[in-house]
Amino acid sequence: MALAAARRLLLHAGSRLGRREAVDGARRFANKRVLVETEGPAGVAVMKLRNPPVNSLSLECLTEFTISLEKLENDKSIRGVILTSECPGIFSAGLDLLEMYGRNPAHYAEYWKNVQELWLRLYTSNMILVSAINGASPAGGCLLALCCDYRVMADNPKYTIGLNESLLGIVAPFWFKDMYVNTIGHREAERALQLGTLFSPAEALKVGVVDEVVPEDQVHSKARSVMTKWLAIPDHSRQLTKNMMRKATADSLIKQREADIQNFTSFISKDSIQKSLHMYLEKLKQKKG
Ligand SMILES: CCCCC/C=C\C/C=C\C=C\CC(=O)SCCNC(=O)CCNC(=O)[C@H](O)C(C)(C)COP(=O)(O)OP(=O)(O)OC[C@H]1O[C@@H](n2cnc3c(N)ncnc32)[C@H](O)[C@@H]1OP(=O)(O)O
Repeated sequence: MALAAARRLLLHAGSRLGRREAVDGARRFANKRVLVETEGPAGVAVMKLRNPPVNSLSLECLTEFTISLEKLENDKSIRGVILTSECPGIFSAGLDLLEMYGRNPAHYAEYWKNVQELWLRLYTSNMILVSAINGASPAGGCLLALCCDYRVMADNPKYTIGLNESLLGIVAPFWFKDMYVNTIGHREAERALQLGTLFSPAEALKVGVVDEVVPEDQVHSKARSVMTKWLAIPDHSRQLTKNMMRKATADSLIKQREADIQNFTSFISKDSIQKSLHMYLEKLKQKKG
């Protein structure tokens, strides 16, 4: 409830928590975890996730992300968004494991509702979305990239991308799966989902998880040049086409949002699943020491 109130305040009362400033004709607004810079005449915004250390999608981060997108969507001068990260070497570590571990069912339900909301807003956005994947992009990080119309990834073998949920002992929800199938086809998705494959940039390109791999220092310039190409297409025809391609996938979640929240909540609350998440978190800790 508190988050919903914060969201209304941010969205409608201007930027009490956020900031808006003009710099050389460019505009920027920032919440704590999302920075948006817009370039006047081009109608393009660059949205940078900045939730260190790994851009995990905490409830706060999801909320700020959704609000920022909503603001851009409502700004008729903005036609395209480049989605990227301000955290070195990490695009996004995906959903925040600490939102799904050791909490109560009401929290899980609230969290999942916000995950759904961000996904629906991103996946069905009328704007052109290009991701500049400048770091690791597992699970929910990959999901963000898959929502985009075009994916450019940095050519660094340390960075991997994919839906690795099965490695955590959890299951990718059907709408994650649907988007994966839409992107890389049924056979590749079936294999990658079962194995929880995290693809190197070269592998991701081969299988179609990303559209282009470029040297790390060219990710942003390439994303911009891709955006320029997409901006040349009339918005109305591109938007109608995008809607035609994505509507069925989005609708299948819209039709069963509440049931999906119940499924998630009961699944994630299971002792066996909590145990798997505990082990995975321990593994992440041990990796350090
Ligand atoms: C049948 C019905 C089904 C219904 C549906 C049910 C369920 C679906 C459920 C959920 C779907 C979830 C999708 C997800 O997104 S789950 C998240 C998956 N993410 C990962 O696996 C990434 C894990 N992280 C990493 O691999 C590495 O951290 C990374 C490569 C991103 C970065 O490595 P680096 O070495 O730089 O940093 P670390 O030292 O590993 O991490 C620093 C710090 O951050 C913590 N952390 C990492 N990832 C997460 C995360 N996703 N959430 C929360 N915290 C994270 C890590 O533990 C370290 O913490 P600390 O030790 O410094 O305290």
